[in-house]
Amino acid sequence: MIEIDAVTKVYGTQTVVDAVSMTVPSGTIAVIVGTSGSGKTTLMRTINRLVEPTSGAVRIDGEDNRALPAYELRRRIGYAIQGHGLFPHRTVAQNIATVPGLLGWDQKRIANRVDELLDLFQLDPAAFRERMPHELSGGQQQRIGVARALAAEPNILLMDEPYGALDPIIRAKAQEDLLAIQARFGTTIVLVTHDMEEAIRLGHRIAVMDAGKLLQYSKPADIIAKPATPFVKELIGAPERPFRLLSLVRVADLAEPGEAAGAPLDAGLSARDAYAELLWSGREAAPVARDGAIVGRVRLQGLAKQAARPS
Ligand SMILES: Nc1ncnc2c1ncn2[C@@H]1O[C@H](COP(=O)(O)OP(=O)(O)OP(=O)(O)O)[C@@H](O)[C@H]1O
Repeated sequence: MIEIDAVTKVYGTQTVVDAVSMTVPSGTIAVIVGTSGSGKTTLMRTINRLVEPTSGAVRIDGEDNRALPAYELRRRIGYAIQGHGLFPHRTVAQNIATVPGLLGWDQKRIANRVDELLDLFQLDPAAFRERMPHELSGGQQQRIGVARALAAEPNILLMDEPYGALDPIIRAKAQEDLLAIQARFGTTIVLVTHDMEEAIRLGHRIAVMDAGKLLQYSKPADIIAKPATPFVKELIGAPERPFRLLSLVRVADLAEPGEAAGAPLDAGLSARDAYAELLWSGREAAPVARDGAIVGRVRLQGLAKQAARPS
């Protein structure tokens, strides 16, 4: 658990983070969103002490994060940034091995961990281990950046606009991968983005910042349905609200008994994508399939109900 307790950061005369308090429960993803310059990165960096607060405190599992030397704290907290920050003159394996090496892991354990992470990110270890960063695509570099952040099995992972530079298809894949990794390892993740779509897709909770202040910190459904201020409402984009609600649920959650004609929709598809598919194919309903077997159907009407403002 990460507890940010009344954290303020002042640079000169500017209060960049203004008395922010929020708690990130263990094993959940908190996404910090807001306009440029609202203090998102500064706030996140107080967790691993790349920024020292002017006042307030950060506790990790109940312990003040100043109890450890900063370098030791940072080895325990994964950190992935936009542009991935890979060391250009080190191989993929050496990049991933950075923190395990600092922690004194033996060579065999490090080599096993490197291969395990490459496998996890669907990069063939034999083909990628010895490559240099410039021999990778942007999406591959990004995956290595996250693999490096996860190398020493941290309980906490901080991510600063990790997908900002990726094209929409690779970005969606990277987001799916992150959710799978988070579910597998139970990592507590804090992610900064300016993209509300990404926040809703990834966050168990969303923190909205403006001018250093935390305006709202709630579950995505509450941010959408009950924005705390006009600014939060604007950031969500009022016309997008029904579709954002749909993107929070999967077809599996809405499947009902019954039959329907045409190509089935996968149970893991978001309700938003299912809605688009039904509109596009001009159908009132579609079968729902899980692992190739039909498990029911989903109807346009049911999806529309899901998109309505919660009472
Ligand atoms: N080391 C520093 N010294 C002085 N001012 C700083 C420093 N770091 C950040 N700032 C200022 O603090 C404000 C918040 O910066 P921060 O990077 O936290 O915002 P952000 O919300 O992450 O923005 P972006 O989305 O553009 O990255 C900005 O006005 C920035 O210029």
